[in-house]
Amino acid sequence: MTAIETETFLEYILVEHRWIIVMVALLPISLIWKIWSTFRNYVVFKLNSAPKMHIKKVKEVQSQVKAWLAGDRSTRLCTARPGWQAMSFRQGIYKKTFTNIKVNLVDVLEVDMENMTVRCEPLVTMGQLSRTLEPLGLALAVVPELDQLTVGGLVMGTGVESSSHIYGLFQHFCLQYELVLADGSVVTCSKDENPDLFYAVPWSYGTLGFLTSAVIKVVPAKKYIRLEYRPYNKLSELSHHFIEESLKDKPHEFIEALLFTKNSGVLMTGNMVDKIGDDGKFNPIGKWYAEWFFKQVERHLTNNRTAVEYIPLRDYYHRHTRSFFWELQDIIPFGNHPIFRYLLGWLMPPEVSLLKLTQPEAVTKLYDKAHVIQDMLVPVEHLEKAIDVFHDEFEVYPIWLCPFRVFNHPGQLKIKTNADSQMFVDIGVYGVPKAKGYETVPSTRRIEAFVSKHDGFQMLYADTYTTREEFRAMFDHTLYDKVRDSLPYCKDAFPEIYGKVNRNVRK
Ligand SMILES: Cc1cc2nc3c(=O)[nH]c(=O)nc-3n(C[C@H](O)[C@H](O)[C@H](O)COP(=O)(O)OP(=O)(O)OC[C@H]3O[C@@H](n4cnc5c(N)ncnc54)[C@H](O)[C@@H]3O)c2cc1C
Ligand SMILES: NC(=O)C1=CN([C@@H]2O[C@H](COP(=O)(O)OP(=O)(O)OC[C@H]3O[C@@H](n4cnc5c(N)ncnc54)[C@H](OP(=O)(O)O)[C@@H]3O)[C@@H](O)[C@H]2O)C=CC1
Ligand SMILES: CC(C)=CCC[C@@H](C)[C@H]1CC[C@@]2(C)C3=C(CC[C@]12C)[C@@]1(C)CC[C@H](O)C(C)(C)[C@@H]1CC3
Repeated sequence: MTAIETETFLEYILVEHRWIIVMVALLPISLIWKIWSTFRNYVVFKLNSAPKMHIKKVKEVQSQVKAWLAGDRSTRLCTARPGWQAMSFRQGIYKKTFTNIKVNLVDVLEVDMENMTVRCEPLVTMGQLSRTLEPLGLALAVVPELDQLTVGGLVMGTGVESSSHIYGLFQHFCLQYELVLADGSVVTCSKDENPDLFYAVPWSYGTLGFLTSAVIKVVPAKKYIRLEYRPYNKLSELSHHFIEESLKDKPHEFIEALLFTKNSGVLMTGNMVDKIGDDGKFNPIGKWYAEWFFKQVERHLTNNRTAVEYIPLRDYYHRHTRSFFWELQDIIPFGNHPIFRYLLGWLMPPEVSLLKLTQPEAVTKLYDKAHVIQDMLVPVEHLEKAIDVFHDEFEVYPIWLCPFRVFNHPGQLKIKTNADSQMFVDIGVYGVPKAKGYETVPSTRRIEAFVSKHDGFQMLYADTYTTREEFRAMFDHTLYDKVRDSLPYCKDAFPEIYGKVNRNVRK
């Protein structure tokens, strides 16, 4: 074999049979990595961690910003967290050219049982937080499902889950932020103190300052979720019941739906309970041998009857983690086979950071060309129409549907109504498009235009192909521009949001 033939063969294996690499190399390395990172995290945690040290650690962030201020300011600033560690889909090339500010703040600072709040540093992960809160009988009002998501990323970006129809997005149950600004000062903001800054921070993607802590609302938690599965074979019916459940005065605590074809899907409604009732079976979906959750949901569609299950709380919160929704089936096609699950299920899922770190160029190109990862947020009344358009442009199933409330607050997410809030639906499309004539950029641009026209928004952890003007029409920049104008050195230190999330910058 010549060198070129070997390279082509390797590329073929990497692209067509990624599972071989994942099985032979990544899963064992993931295991070693998990052991190592648990140890490393423990050491880093012990060295860096002490809630009392918070002020000192914030001063370290300040001194890095002040050092930049004292220099020629020819570069801009971003956090030093490498792209491969982050959950955002693309690695921003700006990490290589901007001055990287280390924000090594990893602690849960305080749980206030009286005011039902928790104060966290930005690198606290959802896994760490749910583990801290569970023994206290508490949970975040909304728990974004992937463990590695951080408070910093969710505040500066956004977070949504199946209780968001009650509590809203991550920004809506954060009560206070502490930030280091471009002039090196520390400020706190809330709805009563520096309100302009407070409302401009969410969706600002680190372009106003560095978050050093956030006060977040918590709610009482119970041991199990009683989950009811309701299958439908007509989109109009599913859509009708989904909207009806979301808009109820006293809705279920959790609402989510999975569409398996354009006309069939399962609506799931859940509530926290302390005891397992006798109207359904106990299903610990988090066990290593358990079938992937979306496959279990699909079976309720095949059975075509309503069913009830009792699921341990943490298993429910992480129900989509073990299969990365349904993304893992493209990487390990037999990952849900019973033999695999019983023998090796405990190794799953492979570490996202390792997958990202070892992703060959050929796979990146394949994902660019023939894979959709998008969450589009549209007012819930347009659900049926949106599914029609998504079907024509992408034809990717399953589709994730999750209702969420947007409160009428100032900021980038401006709703076009005078009411207190408006109900939206997150339409999550992850997979290989089967629609005829699919082409990544034109098809996604048509979807973006549909979303904009219907007063919706695009989640920005994935790619946006909008122009700057279209982006500014989707996200209201009035308050954001005002805040950037008023903060000293802000425009020198940080690009605009578009400059960070736009496809060409985030290559
Ligand atoms: C710098 C740093 C230092 C840290 N130091 C510490 C420390 O010293 N002590 C500490 O306690 N934490 C620490 N943490 C937090 C901790 O390492 C992370 O929270 C951890 O990576 C994830 O915790 P986990 O609860 O998901 O772990 P696990 O429960 O072991 O989860 C492992 C995997 O299984 C999945 N999973 C878990 N439960 C379920 C379920 N029920 N159903 C389906 N899937 C499930 C998860 O998604 C995850 O992929 C630190 C974090 C950082 C960033
Ligand atoms: N269920 C859900 O809601 C899900 C949400 N997501 C998305 O994933 C992203 C979160 O992933 P995660 O890995 O936690 O975050 P990332 O590291 O991807 O960070 C996301 C953005 O937040 C900025 N940021 C993070 N921490 C700070 C800080 N302390 N100060 C200033 N800016 C900061 C980053 O800036 P910089 O570029 O400078 O590093 C970056 O622009 C969010 O965009 C979220 O919407 C993904 C999956 C599911
Ligand atoms: C709002 C909600 C619920 C969003 C869910 C988004 C998930 C489906 C996304 C977040 C991270 C994500 C982009 C990821 C991937 C799939 C889709 C994920 C899991 C994968 C695993 C696809 C395969 C890729 O080679 C690679 C490993 C880089 C990524 C990693 C991140």
